[in-house]
Amino acid sequence: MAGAIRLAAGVVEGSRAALSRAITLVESSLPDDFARATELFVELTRQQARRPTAHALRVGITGPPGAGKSTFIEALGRQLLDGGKRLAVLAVDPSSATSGGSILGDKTRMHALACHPSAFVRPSPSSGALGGVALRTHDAALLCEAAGFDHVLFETVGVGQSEVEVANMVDMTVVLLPPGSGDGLQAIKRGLIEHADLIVVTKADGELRAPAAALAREYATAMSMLRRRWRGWRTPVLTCSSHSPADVRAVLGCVRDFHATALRSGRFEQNRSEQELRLLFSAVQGELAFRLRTDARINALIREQHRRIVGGEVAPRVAADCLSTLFVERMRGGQSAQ
Ligand SMILES: Nc1nc2c(ncn2[C@@H]2O[C@H](COP(=O)(O)OP(=O)(O)OP(=O)(O)O)[C@@H](O)[C@H]2O)c(=O)[nH]1
Repeated sequence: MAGAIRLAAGVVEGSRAALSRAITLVESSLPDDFARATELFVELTRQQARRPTAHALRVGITGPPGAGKSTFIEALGRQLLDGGKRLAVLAVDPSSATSGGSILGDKTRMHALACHPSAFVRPSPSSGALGGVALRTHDAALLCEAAGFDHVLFETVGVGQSEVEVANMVDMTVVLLPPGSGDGLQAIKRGLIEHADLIVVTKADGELRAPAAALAREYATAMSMLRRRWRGWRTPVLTCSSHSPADVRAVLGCVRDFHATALRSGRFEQNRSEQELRLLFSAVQGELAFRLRTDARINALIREQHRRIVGGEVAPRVAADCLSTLFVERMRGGQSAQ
């Protein structure tokens, strides 16, 4: 527990080394670290109660490979930092569990951000952490907030499930789309923009300026025909060159506008509350599954039922029902004994 107290104090004081260690802890796949991470959050809550921290704005930045995400995050990040904000960038890569890849890990991009004293850039976690991508990323965001970062950006490659996962843990989703890929409104077909609160057509400079504007017009027309994201917000479509400070400022203005509108309408709190409920359910499922797998007595019961299934004495669904009922009854018994 002494370790958790020290680490929590380091995070709350804004030590980047402590923050890095804490994030490594929540990403760890070792059962002991899982318990230590839980202790850390108990301690963080205790320490923060004395010094409450404001919620950071969590923004997901997604888009197909090569859309210009890192370049854009670096440009946007610089403007936030110039405005006196503190910024954390977390890479989320659900695919890393299967590919072993890391979307920021091997990149030297975002160099200016990584070196800035008010910024914190974290590559995607290694695969195999307990608790799933959603929980560990949410934990990492909470740690960044506890460390005083008021903006947390999540970078993810929009190639399937990842952007949905990210949309489920952020306040705002920004989808970046490159011009000139010749595939028109592909992003709509691929469901990429379903969760978009803002669409940005990137690389709007030089010879790509005109195709970027044309693609933005197509998306603007398409978006005007789609249902509003929520009452009070229709997803805007902007063009942006990350090399143009004015373009990046316009995107930042739109992010601020979204934030203010969401706060005013109550949508911000409602969205967070729904996310936390979903997260709680999936975290409990994950933890129960882990305990089932690792508890010797429960394992013995499962093996006994397995033997009966193999011996043809019982069907799997009947055995599962029997075990589940037993666990629930034991849990109830445990409750009444307390
Ligand atoms: N002309 C122009 N090129 C850009 C702009 N933004 C990014 N690029 C270029 O587009 C290429 C891809 O940019 P990245 O920022 O690496 O894109 P990404 O989406 O992070 O790429 P992945 O990590 O592979 O998914 C690089 O060669 C950038 O230099 C821009 O605003 N204008």
